[in-house]
Amino acid sequence: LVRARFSKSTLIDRRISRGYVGLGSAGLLRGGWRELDEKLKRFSVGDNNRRNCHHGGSVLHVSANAARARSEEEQFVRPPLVVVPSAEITAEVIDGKRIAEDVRREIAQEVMIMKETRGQVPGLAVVLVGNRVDSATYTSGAKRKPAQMLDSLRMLPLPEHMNEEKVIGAISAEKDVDGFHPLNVGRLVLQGRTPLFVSCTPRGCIELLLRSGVEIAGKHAVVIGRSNVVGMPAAILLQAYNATVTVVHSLTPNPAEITKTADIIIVAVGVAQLVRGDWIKPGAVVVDVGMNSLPDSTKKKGYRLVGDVCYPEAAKVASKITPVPGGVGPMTIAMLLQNTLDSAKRTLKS
Ligand SMILES: NC(=O)C1=CN([C@@H]2O[C@H](COP(=O)(O)OP(=O)(O)OC[C@H]3O[C@@H](n4cnc5c(N)ncnc54)[C@H](OP(=O)(O)O)[C@@H]3O)[C@@H](O)[C@H]2O)C=CC1
Ligand SMILES: Nc1nc(=O)c2c([nH]1)NC[C@@H]1CN(c3ccc(C(=O)N[C@@H](CCC(=O)O)C(=O)O)cc3)C=[N+]21
Repeated sequence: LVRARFSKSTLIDRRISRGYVGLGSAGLLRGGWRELDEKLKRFSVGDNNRRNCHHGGSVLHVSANAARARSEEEQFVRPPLVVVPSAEITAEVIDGKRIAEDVRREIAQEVMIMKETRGQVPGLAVVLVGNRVDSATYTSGAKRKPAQMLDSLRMLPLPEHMNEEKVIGAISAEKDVDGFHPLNVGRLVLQGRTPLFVSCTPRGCIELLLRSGVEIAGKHAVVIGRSNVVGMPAAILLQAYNATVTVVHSLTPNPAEITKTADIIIVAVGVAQLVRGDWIKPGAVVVDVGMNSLPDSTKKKGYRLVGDVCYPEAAKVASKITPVPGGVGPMTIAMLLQNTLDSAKRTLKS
């Protein structure tokens, strides 16, 4: 294990069996710490072959058993890299809250420009039926006052007396910021067509992967869950990014045998801590969509949120993992805002 710490908030872990780790060139430093941090996430790993560290820079030697690491060269990066030898593998946390903040900042910038140049801002109408806690969380997270009836979403699942198909169909595909309308789902599934909107949660999962430097193309991705709102569109999207995709559902025998072959796992099941450490291939990337509340008397609210992944176990095996809370949830809200902005831009253009 190589652990690089640059500041209080930045901790980068890599698990490699042997070889060298190259830490960029002086050129990488130009963009400041944030950029260096990004580049480091993609540092090259060579097999005892120094030429793999293209531009020189800091080189760390990692022993064959991966438990001992030592610095071989003076580092030019400041603050200095600290290498902590550790027998326990700790995955890099994909900080959905921080990434969502980045996205929201980008959106705010665009909205400001839209306001200045066109005198208009995007608006979102929410139809909330019933009193589900997760729907209320989602709605308040979006925190958008409907300035105009530009776009809309209806919270799902609906109470039983309501027909989901009719409710979804009642909103035009052009305003369907949830990406649930059959026209948008159809366009997502068909090659060569582009949906007007992609469902927020799966889009958030992909965005988390992309913004964390995870390569999707050519990788084996396993999606657990096949619901219309998360699992199915997530699997389709991963395919669109050229992953080889396997879908696991409630009737799949031996799910762990399948997930153990995955480079990327997206879990959207709704069963607390279903995915255990031994379901995961060492070094795999784990995205946990699940949002389950477990009774917890030590918490003010009387419960705590956990995902569909047994986080403490998974974090010892995976190379990157999203936490719950603070992972996919905030990204879902950010993607809702992104879809709303995209829609407003489209409306203003036409
Ligand atoms: N973070 C966020 O933004 C969001 C989080 N969520 C959370 O994600 C989770 C999934 O949500 P959603 O997709 O709507 O749930 P659904 O209940 O609609 O779908 C669950 C899926 O998981 C499958 N499944 C159930 N049990 C198992 C099992 N033991 N092994 C393998 N597969 C199983 C089901 O299979 P089958 O099809 O065979 O029944 C189904 O396809 C929930 O915890 C939900 O709260 C949901 C939306 C947004
Ligand atoms: N039409 C529709 N579209 C949805 O996308 C939709 C929906 N209906 N109904 C409800 C579910 C659930 N959902 C959440 C999204 C973000 C958080 C979220 O931000 N969670 C925080 C935790 C907040 C807390 O601590 O309570 C986090 O994960 O960090 C939660 C739940 C979207 N859903």
